[in-house]
Amino acid sequence: MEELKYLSGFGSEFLSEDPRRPGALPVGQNSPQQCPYGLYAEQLSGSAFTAPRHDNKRSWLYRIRPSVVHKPFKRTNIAKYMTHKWDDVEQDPNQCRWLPFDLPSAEQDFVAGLHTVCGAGDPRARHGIAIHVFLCNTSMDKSAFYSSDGDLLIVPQHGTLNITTEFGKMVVSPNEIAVVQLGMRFAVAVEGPSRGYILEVFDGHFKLPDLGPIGANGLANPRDFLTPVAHFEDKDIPGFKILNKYQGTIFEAEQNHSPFDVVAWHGNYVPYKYDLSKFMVINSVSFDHCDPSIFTVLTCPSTKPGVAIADFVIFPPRWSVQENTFRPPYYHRNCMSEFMGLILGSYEAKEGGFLPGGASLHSMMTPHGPDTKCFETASKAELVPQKIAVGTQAFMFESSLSMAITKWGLETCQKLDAKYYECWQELPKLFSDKINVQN
Ligand SMILES: O=C(O)Cc1cc(O)ccc1O
Ligand SMILES: [Fe+2]
Repeated sequence: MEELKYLSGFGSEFLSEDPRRPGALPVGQNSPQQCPYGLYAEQLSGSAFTAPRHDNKRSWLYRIRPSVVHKPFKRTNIAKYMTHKWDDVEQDPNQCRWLPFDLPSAEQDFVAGLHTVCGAGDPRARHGIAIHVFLCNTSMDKSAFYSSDGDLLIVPQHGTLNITTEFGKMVVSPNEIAVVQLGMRFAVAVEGPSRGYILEVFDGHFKLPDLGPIGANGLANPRDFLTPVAHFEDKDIPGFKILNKYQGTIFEAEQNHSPFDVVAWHGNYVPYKYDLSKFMVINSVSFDHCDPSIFTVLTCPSTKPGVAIADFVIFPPRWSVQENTFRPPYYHRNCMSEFMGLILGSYEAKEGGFLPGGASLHSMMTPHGPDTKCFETASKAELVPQKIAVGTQAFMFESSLSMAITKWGLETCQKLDAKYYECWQELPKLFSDKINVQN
């Protein structure tokens, strides 16, 4: 397969022309009376026209036909487990853990394979999130998808995704992520059974976290974000379907041509991918366990300073060197909701039960932390420098919203582990009248 080219940078102003039509980008203006090669100019706005300059996002696409050339949208039943109905089942605050979600046995593509696990809020109010898993085994055929509800942060766990977008193509494998922002059309081709997680945010776009005293470099570095280069297909395809997730339902509209007909584009509103192994890890080199915010790859901020609608956090391979410290995650209760997934290997706080392709949810203020075995081992371990999480990648979608689990997540998927709570029940009472109990 051809090696794809990408543009490197985060939030940059990019420009890209398919080399088969040099000069396709108008020079010095966006809307000439006639565009080169008879192309149509179309602006894709990802922010209000009047958003302040540092938040203003838009791209100009020069395409064979404008996107408006389609028949009316009709409601569909595609993706019958994709939902924003948060009140379908009664909620409770229990710790939840799901065994790996089943790959489909019948043919299912990426859109049909969207299953919502949990979420909160409402795309109409442009406030909230939805967490989906995708479970598929066939490529999208004669169809393209876009969400009018939110930006999609896609985390493949099993199988490589070949994503064709209006901006060009990207290949995204497990331990990489892709972000396809509000309104961007894309199609997913798979190479076999494929599974992964999606964080959809209704409020706004993902940003790199501020680095504060860390300085100018570190965590996810801007140059490691890769955006596709322009690539067009000039194809008449009768019955091509544009699938639109709109207010939580999937609509379809027919058109007779490929929407991947953008010959050139420029702008700062683009899809991108990122290889999680490029993350520069910062941590304590003296004592104590840092909060996991040090592992934030991307954040979708709320309007409250420092509070995220959702953070995407990873737990990468790293050295653990803290002295006189209980090194695994601490026991805690959090005013944020923590949804976790596992891409590869195992997670230090729970070596058993939390498996690749599965998930956990620790809801707002619900206590959680290391299981009994982890506590017993780590509270007695010799504190030599240790490379931890080798060959693993756990991640967390952490949200300031209190989430509801869907009926599919609670019942239909049949993956909820009713015995999860048992992993903490054997934690011993160690209280004593001696000050040093354990050694
Ligand atoms: O609950 C979890 O496993 C995630 C997590 C990890 C960590 O190192 C500290 C806090 C936290 O919520
Ligand atoms: Fe936690």
